[in-house]
Amino acid sequence: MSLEVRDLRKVFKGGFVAVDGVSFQVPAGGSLAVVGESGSGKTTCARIITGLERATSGTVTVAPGTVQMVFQDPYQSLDRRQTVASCLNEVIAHHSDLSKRDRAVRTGELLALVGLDERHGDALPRALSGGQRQRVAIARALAADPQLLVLDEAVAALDVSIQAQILNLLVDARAATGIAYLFITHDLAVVRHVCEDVVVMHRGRVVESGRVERVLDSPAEAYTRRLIRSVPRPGWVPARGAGRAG
Ligand SMILES: Nc1ncnc2c1ncn2[C@@H]1O[C@H](COP(=O)(O)OP(=O)(O)OP(=O)(O)O)[C@@H](O)[C@H]1O
Repeated sequence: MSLEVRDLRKVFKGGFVAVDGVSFQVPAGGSLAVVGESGSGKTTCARIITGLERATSGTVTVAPGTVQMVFQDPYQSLDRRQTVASCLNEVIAHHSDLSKRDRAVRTGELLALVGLDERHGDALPRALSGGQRQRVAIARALAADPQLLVLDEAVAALDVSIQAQILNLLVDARAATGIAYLFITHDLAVVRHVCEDVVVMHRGRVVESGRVERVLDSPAEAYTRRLIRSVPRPGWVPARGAGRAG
Protein backbone atom coordinates (compact mmCIF):
# COMPACT_ATOMS: atom_id res chain seq x y z
CA MET A 1 0.00 0.00 0.00
CA SER A 2 1.34 3.36 -0.99
CA LEU A 3 -1.09 5.45 1.04
CA GLU A 4 -3.79 4.74 3.58
CA VAL A 5 -6.02 7.49 4.92
CA ARG A 6 -8.35 6.52 7.78
CA ASP A 7 -11.18 8.51 9.25
CA LEU A 8 -9.55 11.83 8.49
CA ARG A 9 -11.19 14.87 10.01
CA LYS A 10 -10.25 18.52 9.78
CA VAL A 11 -12.02 21.22 11.74
CA PHE A 12 -10.72 24.72 10.99
CA LYS A 13 -10.64 27.54 13.52
CA GLY A 14 -14.17 28.76 13.98
CA GLY A 15 -15.52 25.22 13.89
CA PHE A 16 -15.88 24.70 10.12
CA VAL A 17 -15.65 20.98 9.32
CA ALA A 18 -13.79 20.77 5.98
CA VAL A 19 -13.05 17.02 6.09
CA ASP A 20 -15.40 14.71 7.94
CA GLY A 21 -14.40 11.05 8.36
CA VAL A 22 -12.63 10.43 5.05
CA SER A 23 -10.98 7.06 4.35
CA PHE A 24 -9.29 5.79 1.18
CA GLN A 25 -6.27 3.83 -0.01
CA VAL A 26 -3.86 4.00 -2.92
CA PRO A 27 -2.26 0.62 -3.72
CA ALA A 28 1.46 0.55 -4.59
CA GLY A 29 1.74 1.78 -8.18
CA GLY A 30 -1.98 2.64 -8.25
CA SER A 31 -3.71 5.82 -9.35
CA LEU A 32 -6.58 7.27 -7.33
CA ALA A 33 -8.59 10.37 -8.18
CA VAL A 34 -10.32 12.49 -5.56
CA VAL A 35 -13.12 14.44 -7.25
CA GLY A 36 -15.80 16.80 -6.05
CA GLU A 37 -16.95 20.35 -6.56
CA SER A 38 -15.08 23.35 -5.21
CA GLY A 39 -15.04 23.39 -1.42
CA SER A 40 -15.67 19.67 -0.97
CA GLY A 41 -12.41 19.23 0.99
CA LYS A 42 -10.12 17.72 -1.66
CA THR A 43 -7.21 20.12 -1.22
CA THR A 44 -7.43 19.96 2.56
CA CYS A 45 -7.01 16.16 2.33
CA ALA A 46 -4.01 16.58 0.00
CA ARG A 47 -2.40 19.12 2.32
CA ILE A 48 -2.80 16.81 5.30
CA ILE A 49 -1.33 13.86 3.37
CA THR A 50 1.72 15.89 2.33
CA GLY A 51 2.21 17.35 5.80
CA LEU A 52 1.29 20.95 4.94
CA GLU A 53 -1.71 20.80 7.24
CA ARG A 54 -2.36 18.90 10.46
CA ALA A 55 -5.46 16.70 10.80
CA THR A 56 -7.80 17.23 13.73
CA SER A 57 -8.09 13.43 13.95
CA GLY A 58 -7.60 10.30 11.86
CA THR A 59 -4.48 8.72 10.44
CA VAL A 60 -2.39 8.97 7.28
CA THR A 61 -0.08 6.04 6.66
CA VAL A 62 2.62 6.62 4.08
CA ALA A 63 6.31 5.78 4.08
CA PRO A 64 8.01 8.96 5.35
CA GLY A 65 9.93 11.02 2.83
CA THR A 66 8.36 9.28 -0.11
CA VAL A 67 5.55 11.70 -0.97
CA GLN A 68 5.98 14.60 -3.35
CA MET A 69 3.39 17.13 -4.44
CA VAL A 70 2.76 18.91 -7.74
CA PHE A 71 0.62 22.06 -7.62
CA GLN A 72 -1.56 23.86 -10.13
CA ASP A 73 0.83 26.78 -10.62
CA PRO A 74 4.38 25.50 -11.11
CA TYR A 75 5.84 29.01 -11.39
CA GLN A 76 5.02 29.70 -7.75
CA SER A 77 6.88 26.57 -6.63
CA LEU A 78 10.05 27.01 -8.74
CA ASP A 79 13.04 29.11 -7.69
CA ARG A 80 13.24 31.89 -10.27
CA ARG A 81 17.05 32.23 -9.98
CA GLN A 82 17.88 28.57 -10.42
CA THR A 83 18.30 26.76 -13.74
CA VAL A 84 16.21 23.65 -14.28
CA ALA A 85 19.27 21.32 -14.23
CA SER A 86 20.62 22.88 -11.04
CA CYS A 87 17.21 22.50 -9.37
CA LEU A 88 16.99 18.79 -10.32
CA ASN A 89 20.62 18.21 -9.31
CA GLU A 90 19.97 19.70 -5.88
CA VAL A 91 16.96 17.44 -5.24
CA ILE A 92 18.87 14.35 -6.40
CA ALA A 93 21.81 15.25 -4.11
CA HIS A 94 19.42 15.63 -1.18
CA HIS A 95 17.75 12.26 -1.75
CA SER A 96 20.65 10.02 -2.88
CA ASP A 97 24.40 9.34 -2.55
CA LEU A 98 25.04 9.68 -6.28
CA SER A 99 28.34 11.20 -7.44
CA LYS A 100 28.36 14.51 -9.30
CA ARG A 101 28.77 12.65 -12.57
CA ASP A 102 25.88 10.25 -11.84
CA ARG A 103 23.68 13.15 -10.75
CA ALA A 104 24.26 14.79 -14.13
CA VAL A 105 23.27 11.54 -15.86
CA ARG A 106 20.15 11.24 -13.69
CA THR A 107 19.25 14.87 -14.43
CA GLY A 108 19.41 14.09 -18.15
CA GLU A 109 17.23 11.01 -17.67
CA LEU A 110 14.62 12.98 -15.74
CA LEU A 111 14.53 15.74 -18.37
CA ALA A 112 14.04 13.08 -21.06
CA LEU A 113 11.31 11.37 -19.02
CA VAL A 114 9.26 14.58 -19.01
CA GLY A 115 9.99 15.38 -22.66
CA LEU A 116 12.61 18.10 -22.13
CA ASP A 117 16.28 18.27 -23.20
CA GLU A 118 19.61 19.85 -22.15
CA ARG A 119 18.61 23.21 -23.57
CA HIS A 120 15.70 23.33 -21.11
CA GLY A 121 18.09 22.18 -18.38
CA ASP A 122 20.14 25.36 -18.83
CA ALA A 123 17.07 27.61 -18.74
CA LEU A 124 15.58 29.64 -15.90
CA PRO A 125 11.85 29.07 -15.20
CA ARG A 126 10.87 32.42 -16.75
CA ALA A 127 12.19 31.27 -20.12
CA LEU A 128 9.80 28.32 -20.17
CA SER A 129 6.14 27.98 -21.16
CA GLY A 130 3.48 26.97 -18.62
CA GLY A 131 3.47 23.40 -19.93
CA GLN A 132 7.28 23.21 -19.80
CA ARG A 133 7.28 24.51 -16.22
CA GLN A 134 4.78 21.86 -15.23
CA ARG A 135 7.08 19.25 -16.81
CA VAL A 136 9.92 20.65 -14.68
CA ALA A 137 7.76 20.51 -11.56
CA ILE A 138 6.99 16.83 -12.31
CA ALA A 139 10.69 16.06 -13.01
CA ARG A 140 11.63 17.75 -9.74
CA ALA A 141 9.06 15.69 -7.83
CA LEU A 142 10.32 12.48 -9.49
CA ALA A 143 13.95 13.45 -8.69
CA ALA A 144 13.19 12.71 -5.03
CA ASP A 145 12.32 9.13 -6.04
CA PRO A 146 8.94 9.18 -4.27
CA GLN A 147 6.53 6.26 -3.94
CA LEU A 148 3.56 8.58 -4.20
CA LEU A 149 2.94 11.76 -6.17
CA VAL A 150 0.07 13.98 -5.04
CA LEU A 151 -1.11 16.14 -7.93
CA ASP A 152 -3.49 18.96 -6.98
CA GLU A 153 -5.22 20.30 -10.12
CA ALA A 154 -1.82 19.85 -11.76
CA VAL A 155 -3.06 20.42 -15.32
CA ALA A 156 -6.00 22.74 -14.62
CA ALA A 157 -4.15 25.92 -15.64
CA LEU A 158 -2.91 24.53 -18.96
CA ASP A 159 -4.39 24.60 -22.49
CA VAL A 160 -6.29 21.44 -23.36
CA SER A 161 -3.66 20.22 -25.86
CA ILE A 162 -0.86 20.78 -23.32
CA GLN A 163 -2.98 19.09 -20.65
CA ALA A 164 -3.16 15.99 -22.83
CA GLN A 165 0.64 15.99 -23.27
CA ILE A 166 1.23 16.27 -19.52
CA LEU A 167 -1.34 13.57 -18.75
CA ASN A 168 0.30 11.24 -21.28
CA LEU A 169 3.68 11.89 -19.72
CA LEU A 170 2.25 11.06 -16.29
CA VAL A 171 0.81 7.80 -17.64
CA ASP A 172 4.24 6.95 -19.13
CA ALA A 173 6.13 7.95 -15.96
CA ARG A 174 3.93 5.68 -13.86
CA ALA A 175 4.50 2.77 -16.24
CA ALA A 176 8.27 3.44 -16.19
CA THR A 177 8.74 3.93 -12.44
CA GLY A 178 5.87 2.12 -10.67
CA ILE A 179 5.08 5.31 -8.74
CA ALA A 180 1.54 5.78 -7.35
CA TYR A 181 -0.63 8.88 -7.98
CA LEU A 182 -3.20 10.68 -5.91
CA PHE A 183 -4.95 13.00 -8.32
CA ILE A 184 -6.97 15.88 -6.91
CA THR A 185 -9.16 17.25 -9.68
CA HIS A 186 -12.59 18.53 -10.62
CA ASP A 187 -12.04 17.35 -14.20
CA LEU A 188 -13.63 13.97 -14.93
CA ALA A 189 -11.88 13.70 -18.32
CA VAL A 190 -8.57 13.79 -16.42
CA VAL A 191 -9.85 11.04 -14.15
CA ARG A 192 -10.68 8.77 -17.09
CA HIS A 193 -7.31 9.44 -18.68
CA VAL A 194 -4.97 8.71 -15.77
CA CYS A 195 -6.80 7.04 -12.89
CA GLU A 196 -7.94 3.52 -12.02
CA ASP A 197 -9.96 4.31 -8.91
CA VAL A 198 -11.96 7.33 -7.83
CA VAL A 199 -13.31 8.79 -4.61
CA VAL A 200 -16.17 11.28 -4.87
CA MET A 201 -16.25 13.91 -2.11
CA HIS A 202 -19.12 16.16 -1.14
CA ARG A 203 -19.11 18.53 1.84
CA GLY A 204 -16.09 16.90 3.43
CA ARG A 205 -17.37 13.32 3.11
CA VAL A 206 -16.82 10.47 0.70
CA VAL A 207 -20.16 9.84 -1.02
CA GLU A 208 -19.03 7.16 -3.49
CA SER A 209 -15.86 5.32 -4.47
CA GLY A 210 -14.76 2.51 -6.77
CA ARG A 211 -13.21 1.76 -10.16
CA VAL A 212 -13.30 4.75 -12.50
CA GLU A 213 -15.42 3.06 -15.21
CA ARG A 214 -17.97 1.79 -12.68
CA VAL A 215 -18.36 5.11 -10.87
CA LEU A 216 -18.42 7.33 -13.97
CA ASP A 217 -20.45 5.02 -16.24
CA SER A 218 -22.93 3.73 -13.67
CA PRO A 219 -22.84 5.99 -10.62
CA ALA A 220 -24.77 4.70 -7.61
CA GLU A 221 -25.25 8.06 -5.92
CA ALA A 222 -27.40 11.02 -6.98
CA TYR A 223 -24.57 13.44 -6.17
CA THR A 224 -22.16 11.60 -8.48
CA ARG A 225 -24.78 11.69 -11.27
CA ARG A 226 -25.17 15.45 -10.76
CA LEU A 227 -21.40 15.94 -10.85
CA ILE A 228 -21.13 13.98 -14.12
CA ARG A 229 -24.07 15.87 -15.67
CA SER A 230 -22.52 19.24 -14.76
CA VAL A 231 -19.45 18.56 -16.89
CA PRO A 232 -19.55 20.02 -20.43
CA ARG A 233 -19.01 17.31 -23.05
CA PRO A 234 -17.68 17.65 -26.60
CA GLY A 235 -20.43 19.24 -28.68
CA TRP A 236 -21.88 20.93 -25.58
CA VAL A 237 -23.54 24.24 -26.40
CA PRO A 238 -24.37 26.81 -23.72
CA ALA A 239 -28.14 27.15 -23.25
CA ARG A 240 -29.56 30.30 -24.77
CA GLY A 241 -31.38 32.85 -22.62
CA ALA A 242 -35.20 32.73 -22.67
CA GLY A 243 -36.80 34.92 -25.27
CA ARG A 244 -33.85 34.95 -27.65
CA ALA A 245 -34.34 33.74 -31.18
CA GLY A 246 -32.54 30.44 -31.55
N1 LIG B 1 -7.29 27.57 6.41
C1 LIG B 1 -8.64 27.48 6.34
N2 LIG B 1 -9.42 28.04 7.28
C2 LIG B 1 -10.77 27.93 7.24
N3 LIG B 1 -11.44 27.26 6.27
C3 LIG B 1 -10.72 26.70 5.30
C4 LIG B 1 -9.28 26.77 5.28
N4 LIG B 1 -8.83 26.08 4.18
C5 LIG B 1 -9.93 25.63 3.55
N5 LIG B 1 -11.06 25.99 4.22
C6 LIG B 1 -12.45 25.66 3.85
O1 LIG B 1 -12.58 24.26 3.79
C7 LIG B 1 -13.45 23.88 2.71
C8 LIG B 1 -12.75 22.87 1.83
O2 LIG B 1 -11.69 23.52 1.12
P1 LIG B 1 -10.75 22.73 0.11
O3 LIG B 1 -9.78 23.70 -0.45
O4 LIG B 1 -10.23 21.52 0.76
O5 LIG B 1 -11.81 22.30 -1.01
P2 LIG B 1 -11.55 21.79 -2.48
O6 LIG B 1 -12.52 20.69 -2.67
O7 LIG B 1 -10.12 21.49 -2.68
O8 LIG B 1 -12.00 23.03 -3.33
P3 LIG B 1 -11.25 23.70 -4.59
O9 LIG B 1 -11.43 22.75 -5.71
O10 LIG B 1 -11.99 24.99 -4.77
O11 LIG B 1 -9.82 23.88 -4.15
C9 LIG B 1 -13.82 25.17 1.99
O12 LIG B 1 -15.11 25.55 2.41
C10 LIG B 1 -12.79 26.15 2.45
O13 LIG B 1 -13.31 27.45 2.49
